[in-house]
Amino acid sequence: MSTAMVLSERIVLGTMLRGDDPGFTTDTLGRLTPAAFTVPAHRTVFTAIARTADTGTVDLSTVMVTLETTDTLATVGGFDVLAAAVQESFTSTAPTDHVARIADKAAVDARRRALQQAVVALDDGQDLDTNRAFLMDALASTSATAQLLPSISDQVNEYFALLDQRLNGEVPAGLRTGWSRFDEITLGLQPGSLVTVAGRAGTGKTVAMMDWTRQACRDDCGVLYVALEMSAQQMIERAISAEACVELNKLREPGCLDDDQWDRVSGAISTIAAWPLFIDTRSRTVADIRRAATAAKAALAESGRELRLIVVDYLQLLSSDGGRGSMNRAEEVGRFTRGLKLLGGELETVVVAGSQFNRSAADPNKLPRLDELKESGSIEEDSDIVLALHRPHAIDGQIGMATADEITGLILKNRHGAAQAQFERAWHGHLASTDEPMRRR
Ligand SMILES: Nc1ncnc2c1ncn2[C@@H]1O[C@H](COP(=O)(O)OP(=O)(O)OP(=O)(O)O)[C@@H](O)[C@H]1O
Repeated sequence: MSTAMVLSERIVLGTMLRGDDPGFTTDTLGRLTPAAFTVPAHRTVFTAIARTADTGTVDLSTVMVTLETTDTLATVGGFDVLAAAVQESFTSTAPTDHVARIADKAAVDARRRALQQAVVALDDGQDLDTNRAFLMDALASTSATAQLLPSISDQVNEYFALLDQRLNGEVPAGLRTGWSRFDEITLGLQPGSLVTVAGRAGTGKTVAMMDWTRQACRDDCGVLYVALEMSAQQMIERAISAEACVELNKLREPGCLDDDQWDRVSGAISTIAAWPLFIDTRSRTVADIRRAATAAKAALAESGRELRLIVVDYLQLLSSDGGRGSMNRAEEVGRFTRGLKLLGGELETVVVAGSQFNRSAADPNKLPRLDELKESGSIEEDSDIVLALHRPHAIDGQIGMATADEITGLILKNRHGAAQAQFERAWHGHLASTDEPMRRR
């Protein structure tokens, strides 16, 4: 590892950490990858810069927050090392030259590896024509142009492989919510997607998200439920009521349960205790959720399961690390949605976030619209699916298009499919659940 190269890496990272030249940061993130850096700590800092850039401004303090979030600040040497890189960056008047040096070195290394692989393949008896094609592909993929621009033929081939798997039924199905009409429209929720469940206060967002959580658990899919306004005991009480079909009120008053109901409640308790579910009532920020999700993923992996769903109940109750600072509320909510979308993508998990509509925005008897989403257009932009729930009776007993025991779902946005589809569910508020419309309990 050459000292000059290590210095170039520090200057490039330091210039980005200064935060006074966002154009340089964007260009550098587009030109280099973490693997281009020779020092492991530099790779970690570069990754943290890229992650920070996805959600907002890059500078020393924001990158330090990202490193803290991923528990890697100490690994890279802490504040002193980052501040030294910033100082060192002032010694160069042409940081782009250092970027070019790092990119060239990475391209040379990649080409060397490709040549070595071709020689090994020849030694292993690969025929000359195959080896020639293999070598041409490898060399093309190490050219500077190829690093910047992905090849359409590679992408088409990747799609073809995916299509093949899909048609052969080898691709894992999307996550089922158990809401049959919704599942038919979405074909199951895909990993990495952000789904917003929006509704006016008291409409039934928690009930809906608990329905989906129960279905996921029944399908043996791991769930992290971040409850920002309810206790774990309240959540469990609702789950028991729904699973056992015993009214919530009967679980709250003495002497209300007959023998049959008591049996059902004990059965539900045993079932729920075995679910791959974590109810997190401590997280308050996206960084907290990231930590909890990483821990949940690791814990589930021990029993051979995957974290398939993170539920955030609900978005407007999240707060920012270190306060909002100079951000307005819309910018702050935008950070939450981008952070959650990013988290879902990284962990390859569905993220479902509850969100409130503005109470005053429109007539509560009418179906909600996207522009009523409270506080931020970013919810609409970042979400793959926005499902609005409508239950006119939730608000002052007003009568709308649904009857008192119905809740309407309206898909306001669907990035990968048809939107504006509408369906009804049977509403069982007393059992903290919903059901197919034909089934009444
Ligand atoms: N014991 C009960 N019996 C009947 N209905 C109930 C009972 N408890 C709650 N509900 C119904 O459930 C609704 C609340 O559902 P839920 O908590 O899912 O709404 P939400 O949209 O998440 O509310 P918020 O906006 O306050 O978070 C209440 O408006 C009420 O109609």
